[in-house]
Amino acid sequence: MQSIEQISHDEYQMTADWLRSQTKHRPQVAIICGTGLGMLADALQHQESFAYSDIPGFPVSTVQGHAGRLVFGELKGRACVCMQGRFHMYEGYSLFKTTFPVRVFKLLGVKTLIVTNAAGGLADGLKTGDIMIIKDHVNFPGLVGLNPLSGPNDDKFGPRFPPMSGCYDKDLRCLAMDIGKQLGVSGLMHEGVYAMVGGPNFESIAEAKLLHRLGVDAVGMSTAPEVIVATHCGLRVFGLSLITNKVVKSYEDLDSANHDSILEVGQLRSQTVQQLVTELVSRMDINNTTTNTAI
Ligand SMILES: O=P(O)(O)O[C@@H]1C[C@H](O)[C@@H](CO)O1
Ligand code: HPA
Repeated sequence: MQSIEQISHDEYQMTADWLRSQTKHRPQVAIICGTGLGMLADALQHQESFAYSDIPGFPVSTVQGHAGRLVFGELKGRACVCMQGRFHMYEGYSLFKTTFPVRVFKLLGVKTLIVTNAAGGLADGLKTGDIMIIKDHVNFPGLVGLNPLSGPNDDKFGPRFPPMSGCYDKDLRCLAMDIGKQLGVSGLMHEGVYAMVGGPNFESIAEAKLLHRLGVDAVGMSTAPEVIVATHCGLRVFGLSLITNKVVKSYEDLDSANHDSILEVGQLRSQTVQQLVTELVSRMDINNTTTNTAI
């Protein structure tokens, strides 16, 4: 079990208040950039950014490919905030810390969370460089009790037992597929199930075979806790995985995953992912219709 060093409501509020005092931006959409996808923030206009190390209460990024900056700005006139770098459990952070920004975004007035990640493809139809719209997830750490909602429930954010069925908004998933067609990249686009494992090692072949048999399409080391916390507090969620490598599932395959080539694939697809996210933000119904009105 993780130690329950929970974060109080006042601490989230303090960070949100500090950010409000530092910027005039009032974001409605928050975007978390996955490994190698930090360039998503480059598309923001009228930028104002803050190093995580300067933001009270924020953890700092320790992973190559995660710059560690919070960038406020606009995508086609829509107010956004972008995390150039996320926090992972394997960095030694508690799940409360890895998901800290999500509740701060809620307090800032954000309605929709867009999560992106680099992931290894398990499904036979997924190739390196493909984009998988996340339809659902398997939160492996959560299945053994490592959950960002463990400990006393903060009713101001949401209910004790939040449902996770439908946590990846269907309308946004459909919209993203349509946008993919219009951008001429529908050949790259799929929908599938993402599984979070703890990392930091990549999967053994036996683990890869197990995940594949269980129906997992892509595997990574993040995202699910952020989505759980976002869903708990009533944020609408959209998620995508950039398939940065094929997970090795055969003892005959001499290939192996490595962080540098994962970063390269992020670079290769940066423009496409940026266009997709920009169009999605500009065309989404900005008023989240979720009925959870916590906070
Ligand atoms: O932050 P994400 O989930 O995109 O990062 C993935 C998982 C590991 O942090 C890293 C491995 O290269 O990429
Ligand atoms: O193959 C992978 N496994 C786990 N996490 C990952 N993140 C990118 N690729 C992978």
